[in-house]
Amino acid sequence: MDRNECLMLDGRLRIIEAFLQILQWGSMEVHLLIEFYLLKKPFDINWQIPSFLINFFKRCEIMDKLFLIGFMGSGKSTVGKKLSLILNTSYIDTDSLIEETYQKKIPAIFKEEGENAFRKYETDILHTVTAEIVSTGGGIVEKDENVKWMQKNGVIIYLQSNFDEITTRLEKDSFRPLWDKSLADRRKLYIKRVIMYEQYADLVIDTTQKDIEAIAHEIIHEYTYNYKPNREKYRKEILKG
Ligand SMILES: Nc1ncnc2c1ncn2[C@@H]1O[C@H](COP(=O)(O)OP(=O)(O)OP(=O)(O)O)[C@@H](O)[C@H]1O
Ligand SMILES: O=C(O)C1=C[C@@H](O)[C@@H](O)[C@H](O)C1
Ligand SMILES: [Mg+2]
Repeated sequence: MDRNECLMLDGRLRIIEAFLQILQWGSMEVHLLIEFYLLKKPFDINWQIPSFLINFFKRCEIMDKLFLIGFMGSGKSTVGKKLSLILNTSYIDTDSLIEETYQKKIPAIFKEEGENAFRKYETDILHTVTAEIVSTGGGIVEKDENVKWMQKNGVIIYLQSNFDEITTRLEKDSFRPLWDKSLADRRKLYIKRVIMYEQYADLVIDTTQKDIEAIAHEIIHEYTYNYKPNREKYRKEILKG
């Protein structure tokens, strides 16, 4: 789709939205449509507007990449995988990709090369991801350039969990070098990180006492209803050609 075609469609979309608002019944239907699109379910309501909008979303690639951030054990990998199955979209976990690419387990990278080397790998890998759903490592927010990259390329979703629940979830874990510490150090890291996740999140999902499937559906719901796509961002991208 060329730039003019896209801008023209964007203009038409705005007019339709304004029209729907005047009628005061539009927002629900439009949201419904977006949710249907995200779920990639066939939908058989006989509407002209939805099919037109579906094409618009698809052709302008308006669905963002979803980056899951959060502390170790918040469920980024587990929920990310589930989300990609529900949405039938591509998925990648940056930690797994690091291990595959460098042919080394994360604890071994930390032990033999140090945390700085791991952080460099993490940044390099993040810049290569093409999947639509991305589970990141708990420390992805440690580097500004990672955050900027995620902000530019998608939506940042913070999976929130309290310290006690994380502790329960990771009770038997020995694969996370930064969790393999004293209680005081774990807490210190948690407090430091939580501030960063909150600061950078476009959406926050509380995962406490919720199962994986419920969390995945909540993400879809929040993204659909409570996240406003930054159309200006897309317009700029389109204008760049
Ligand atoms: N909502 C949940 N309820 C119960 N258990 C959970 C939940 N989310 C994750 N877990 C469990 O916690 C453990 C860690 O989850 P997961 O590996 O998805 O975390 P993560 O956020 O990817 O951590 P890391 O930052 O280290 O990659 C797993 O055993 C997983 O099954
Ligand atoms: O919180 C962190 O810094 C980390 C979390 C894991 O996902 C891994 O990326 C690694 O163990 C470091
Ligand atoms: Mg993970």
